[in-house]
Amino acid sequence: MLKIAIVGTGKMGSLIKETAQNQGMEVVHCFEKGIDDHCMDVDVVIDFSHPNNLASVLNFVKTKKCALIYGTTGLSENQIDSLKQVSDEIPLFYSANFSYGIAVFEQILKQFAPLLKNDFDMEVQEIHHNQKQDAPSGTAKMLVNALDPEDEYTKVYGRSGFTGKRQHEIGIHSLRGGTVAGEHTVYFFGDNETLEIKHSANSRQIFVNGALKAAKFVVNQKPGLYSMEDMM
Ligand SMILES: NC(=O)C1=CN([C@@H]2O[C@H](COP(=O)(O)OP(=O)(O)OC[C@H]3O[C@@H](n4cnc5c(N)ncnc54)[C@H](OP(=O)(O)O)[C@@H]3O)[C@@H](O)[C@H]2O)C=CC1
Ligand SMILES: O=C(O)C1=N[C@H](C(=O)O)C[C@H](O)C1
Repeated sequence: MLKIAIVGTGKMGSLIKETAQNQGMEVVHCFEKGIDDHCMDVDVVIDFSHPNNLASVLNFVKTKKCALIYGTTGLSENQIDSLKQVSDEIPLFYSANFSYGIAVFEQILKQFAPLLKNDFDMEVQEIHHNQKQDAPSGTAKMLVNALDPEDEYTKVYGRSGFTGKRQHEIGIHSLRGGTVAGEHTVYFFGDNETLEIKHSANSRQIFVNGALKAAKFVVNQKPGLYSMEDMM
């Protein structure tokens, strides 16, 4: 039986706990803020909380040599670097969006944006509930990187190294209101024509299902950095 520890007891953390238990996983502990119990026996830590908890989570997974599913957004560049470094020591599964639809969206953009980027202006819009703490969303930054790997967000989200100093050229527009679970739209504005691709999350369950699938996947992997692409 997979033993998991959850960091974050909010909207995501509580749904992960409920779903994991329904799927027969053992939820060893749920931490509201950081991990302070180094005596736990755990296979995977799942963090959907706040960037302030990162240091204690990294300290824990390095000590225990257990896998980490990391979904918290709003990290600084230094925090992202230190998160990625831990993948030298443990299996790390990191994504700003654990839904299957956004994983496919990302692949569509990587394939088709090169056909559009010279003649079309590209803009990203994201809409989220009024409780969301960070803006722009982690997903919006990830989609910008898929549109243009040389955009400044590559430095943060790209898989390969960043060397250039280009200005950020793709606009990201953030709206906050009500209970929207997450909407991302990419617009391609051309001369007298507009193409748009949109993903709507109707429930947080899609992120939770993706994160738990990732937990089952990553626990059997060697140390390294894994993403939704590896699971498709
Ligand atoms: N990758 C993905 O697919 C997804 C990622 N997310 C991300 O997951 C994270 C959590 O989202 P959600 O569950 O909706 O958020 P909630 O606000 O519902 O829960 C956040 C959790 O983090 C804790 N927390 C809040 N502020 C701090 C702080 N300053 N220091 C330490 N802990 C803190 C909260 O504790 P308390 O309640 O006591 O403040 C709570 O346990 C966000 O970064 C969000 O963007 C969300 C959905 C999908
Ligand atoms: O905070 C949220 O709710 C979400 N956050 C993630 C993000 O910042 O991209 C993923 C999803 O859109 C929901």
